[in-house]
Amino acid sequence: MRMAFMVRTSERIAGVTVTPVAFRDHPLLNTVGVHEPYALRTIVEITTESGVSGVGETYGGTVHLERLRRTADELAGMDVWSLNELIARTTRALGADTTGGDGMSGMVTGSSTVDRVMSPFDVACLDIQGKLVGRPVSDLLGGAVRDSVPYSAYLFYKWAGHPGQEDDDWGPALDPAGLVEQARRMIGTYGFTSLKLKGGVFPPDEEIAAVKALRKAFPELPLRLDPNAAWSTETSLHVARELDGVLQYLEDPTEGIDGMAAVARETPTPLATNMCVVSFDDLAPAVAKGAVGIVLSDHHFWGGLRRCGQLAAMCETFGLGLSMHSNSHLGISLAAMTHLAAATPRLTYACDTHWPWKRPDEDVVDPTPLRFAEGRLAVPTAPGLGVELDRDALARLHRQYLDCGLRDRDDTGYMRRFEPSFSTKTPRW
Ligand SMILES: O=C([O-])C(=O)C[C@H](O)[C@@H](O)C(=O)[O-]
Ligand SMILES: [Mg+2]
Repeated sequence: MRMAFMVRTSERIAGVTVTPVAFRDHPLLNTVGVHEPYALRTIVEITTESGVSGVGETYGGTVHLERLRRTADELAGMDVWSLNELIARTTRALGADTTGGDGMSGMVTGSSTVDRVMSPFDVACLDIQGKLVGRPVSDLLGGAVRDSVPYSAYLFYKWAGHPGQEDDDWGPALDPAGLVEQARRMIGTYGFTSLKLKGGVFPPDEEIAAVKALRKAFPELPLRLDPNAAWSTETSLHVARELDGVLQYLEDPTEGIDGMAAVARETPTPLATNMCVVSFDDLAPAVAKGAVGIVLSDHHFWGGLRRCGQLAAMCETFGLGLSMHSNSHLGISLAAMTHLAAATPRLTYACDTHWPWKRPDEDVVDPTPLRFAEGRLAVPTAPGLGVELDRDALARLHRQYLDCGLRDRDDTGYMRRFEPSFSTKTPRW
């Protein structure tokens, strides 16, 4: 019997639009300062010659935006099925321009520029591929191994509101009681079953007290603390000792692979990172030195969804755990993160997400498919990412970008407007 195979013709890129947007953010504190009133993102939309379109989302700083535009020009005519070519075209577009512009306020500085720039295009091509074959992106990544993805509550110390503005509806969280209240609201709204506290804001003993208060209030929930490398080796070990048996993992207590290795040698608490292992080049030295137990992947700086699959394979090879990092983001990123997490067997920790800090009425997609239940997000099953670009909303958030005046994330500069002597020396404690 003869079998008939249908050979699919190529699907070439006809156009790419790159649109910077801004959405309102809360005054969330971290070790380098405080979030400004708006978070910046860039939305890319790829359209093929046959009129199918797909979307991706990434950082919004000026250097990155200019690189995205340059790369977008280079993509005309590329087949959306040729993702290996995306690396070559991005590399060509960037030329020697490969340093700086990470857009993360100095907290993740060593990631690969090519990986960061190609990521939203990789996501948009996968969105198109999924639409073409009528399958969700998770299927293109090997198939979902879970129907829903667990996320953790991302707790922040915060001011009551942006200075000069009314208090926001979250109110202040500047002590253990405030954080417990914040956690209660997040759990009440989303059902999260693990908690992460962004630390590095107050002296370590205050943050230890906060974690202990969270442990007392939520005895069953895994807890994580992330000071973004604000501590010396000694301080990190002091915190690890005080919280021995309390933390699921301690995230980036101190700076660099050598610093993390020095801490890891002396504590049984697992160490996680999204700061000292941020690119493929970091893996070999981190493994050789035993610096980390868990890598927090992030498709925005690891080169997109397929490259994160490669990272997962390496973590498996070297016995490292895998979790997921998040910055402030919109619904396209949440959908992409969810497909990736669903299709990554090794990703067994609840993922980070800033989602609760975004106002529900601000997004570039209809967030209906992105509903949390019991701290989990059901993996979208519609073709592609499963979210559709709302062009009116995109125009509104682009207008907000033009009007807000912010062009680069600057948590430190914003903090210094209110505390001129604010210092970012490392280690801070
Ligand atoms: O896990 C992390 O290190 C982060 O999420 C970094 C972010 O930049 C976070 O600290 C923030 O937005 O303030
Ligand atoms: Mg972190």
